[in-house]
Amino acid sequence: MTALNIAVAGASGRMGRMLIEATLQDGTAKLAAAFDRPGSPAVGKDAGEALGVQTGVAIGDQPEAAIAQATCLIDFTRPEGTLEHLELCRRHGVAMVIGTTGFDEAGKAAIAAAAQEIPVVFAPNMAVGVNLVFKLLDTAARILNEGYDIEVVEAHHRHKVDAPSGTALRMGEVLAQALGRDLADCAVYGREGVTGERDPSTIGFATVRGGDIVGDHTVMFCGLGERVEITHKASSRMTFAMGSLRAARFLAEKKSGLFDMQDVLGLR
Ligand SMILES: NC(=O)C1=CN([C@@H]2O[C@H](COP(=O)(O)OP(=O)(O)OC[C@H]3O[C@@H](n4cnc5c(N)ncnc54)[C@H](OP(=O)(O)O)[C@@H]3O)[C@@H](O)[C@H]2O)C=CC1
Ligand SMILES: O=C(O)C1=N[C@H](C(=O)O)C[C@H](O)C1
Repeated sequence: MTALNIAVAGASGRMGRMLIEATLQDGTAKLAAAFDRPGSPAVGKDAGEALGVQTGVAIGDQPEAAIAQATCLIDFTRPEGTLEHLELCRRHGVAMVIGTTGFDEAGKAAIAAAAQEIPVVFAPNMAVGVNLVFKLLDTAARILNEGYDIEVVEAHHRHKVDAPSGTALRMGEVLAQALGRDLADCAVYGREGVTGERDPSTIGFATVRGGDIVGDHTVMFCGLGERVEITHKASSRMTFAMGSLRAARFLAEKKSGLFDMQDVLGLR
């Protein structure tokens, strides 16, 4: 089996801490390096300090040095950070699991270009259950393809900076594709004022931000006399971290290519 030497970007972030814990618990993976932004109070501390364990791996502030020690970088940071790390992974031939959301089209294109040289899993949600929901949504949209208004509602913690969530947008893409629509043409992001009646060809999005909500997504198919709702609720970030390690293991056998969790889980 190929060695799984994991580097974690954004080591002191909500997902970074969870990824370090999951890697330390995993019997087949090794924490090779962890890093944060220069000036972060976490720099210089042991990567296990927040968990009360000594790992011998200090959190660094030099992404290139960290990446050079790894076979796979797991990155849940911000688009601008992820794109810098992507270039370093390409330079060092290191695989990458990207969980960061909020990329623009140019960022997505840069990821696709790098994936011609290194293997990349890029997915807005690493939870197995959410990836099952994508399949359920495809089926539901094909069956409820007329007479049902579709609305995507997501709720996240107060610190989340992008909206709608990457997962909600992917749900929209799955729904639009199943219905033969283009999401760019039919998405409605929030409503205010005198909006007029609902256009049946649209897919609506609503965003809730508050407290410590880990991540809830509901898709409503609203017909006359009935409503179908498909909901996923994450209650721990460990589900995303475990999925990320599964993705890293999947990449260990790959030379290059752009994949998502549907590929990792064999759901294509
Ligand atoms: N795909 C999935 O399954 C999931 C995806 N996410 C996504 O992961 C991302 C991170 O979420 P979360 O952990 O909650 O966020 P946090 O803000 O808690 O953590 C982000 C980490 O990245 C660092 N960072 C920020 N900007 C940069 C940069 N430009 N370069 C390098 N590092 C940077 C932060 O450092 P500092 O503190 O110094 O700013 C911090 O350590 C988000 O995009 C979120 O949507 C989250 C959960 C699941
Ligand atoms: O920022 C988060 O926390 C999450 N972000 C992801 C997204 O934008 O879809 C996934 C998850 O819901 C948590």
